[in-house]
Amino acid sequence: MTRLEVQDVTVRFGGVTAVNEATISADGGQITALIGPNGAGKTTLFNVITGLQRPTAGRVFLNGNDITHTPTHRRARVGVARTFQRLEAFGSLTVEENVRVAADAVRKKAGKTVRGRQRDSAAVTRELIRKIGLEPYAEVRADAVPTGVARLVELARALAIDPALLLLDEPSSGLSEAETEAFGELLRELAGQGRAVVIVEHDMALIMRVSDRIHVLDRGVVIASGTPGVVQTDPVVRRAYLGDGDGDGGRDGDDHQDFDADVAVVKPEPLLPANEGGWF
Ligand SMILES: Nc1ncnc2c1ncn2[C@@H]1O[C@H](COP(=O)(O)OP(=O)(O)OP(=O)(O)O)[C@@H](O)[C@H]1O
Repeated sequence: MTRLEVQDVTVRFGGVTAVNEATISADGGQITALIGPNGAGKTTLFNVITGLQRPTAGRVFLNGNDITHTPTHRRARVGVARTFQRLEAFGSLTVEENVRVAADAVRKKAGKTVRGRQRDSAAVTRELIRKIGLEPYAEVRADAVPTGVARLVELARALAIDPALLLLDEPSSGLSEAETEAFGELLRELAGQGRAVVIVEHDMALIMRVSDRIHVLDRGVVIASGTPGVVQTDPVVRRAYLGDGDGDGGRDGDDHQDFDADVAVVKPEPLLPANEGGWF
């Protein structure tokens, strides 16, 4: 069954339509990317999925259950975890304590920690610290680690609730090339465990390498959905990133940079354009 379904979601902020009738989905066992130029509505859509933003219209389903009006903390309990573009870890706690707090939070019921679960969360914390490669930083305060490491702390905190749906907002920013490579492997492993991993990311080389499926947002509208090979060669998508070919260039130089990242183009499948008429 489709793990996440976002159906016809619109978000308006006064006169600004940040997301416009967007429909996307994500399956367990797969990495799904949400890409688009700056201001396309990616973070707003993440906020709708996690419950931080109420949609003006549309619905969100997790495992077929309508969670559109489910509060954020309850979505976490049913397996939705997320990292943020800005770092959220508690600076005065160590890396290990940060992960432990997250592990404890989901293992507490009605304010009480069950003894067995307490041991659980210590073991879960140790395992995550090891798995994510944070052992050298376990005793270091979170505000004293490099940005790339802090992003991995965020990831470990998100994983502490053993999420069925993991949403990652710009997780590779601050990582070196080698770290990004390793991070891609880790993402594949996390998806391989059956999770649905949804990633917003500007590093197009990483996206093209690890994603099973990509949804492209532009000005709030999903303009294309498909495999990396299909999306990368789609003319509507290329216009959104690179400009309309009349010499005025793309709207965003950073997004533009990596878009032609060398990828093995996979078997073509029919493109599923969400706006048949085209937006440009
Ligand atoms: N709380 C808000 N109030 C008003 N406008 C908002 C609000 N949040 C987002 N917007 C607007 O909605 C649009 C989409 O923003 P959003 O941050 O979702 O885009 P994004 O694709 O995540 O961009 P980026 O890649 O730069 O992070 C932008 O025009 C933004 O200015």
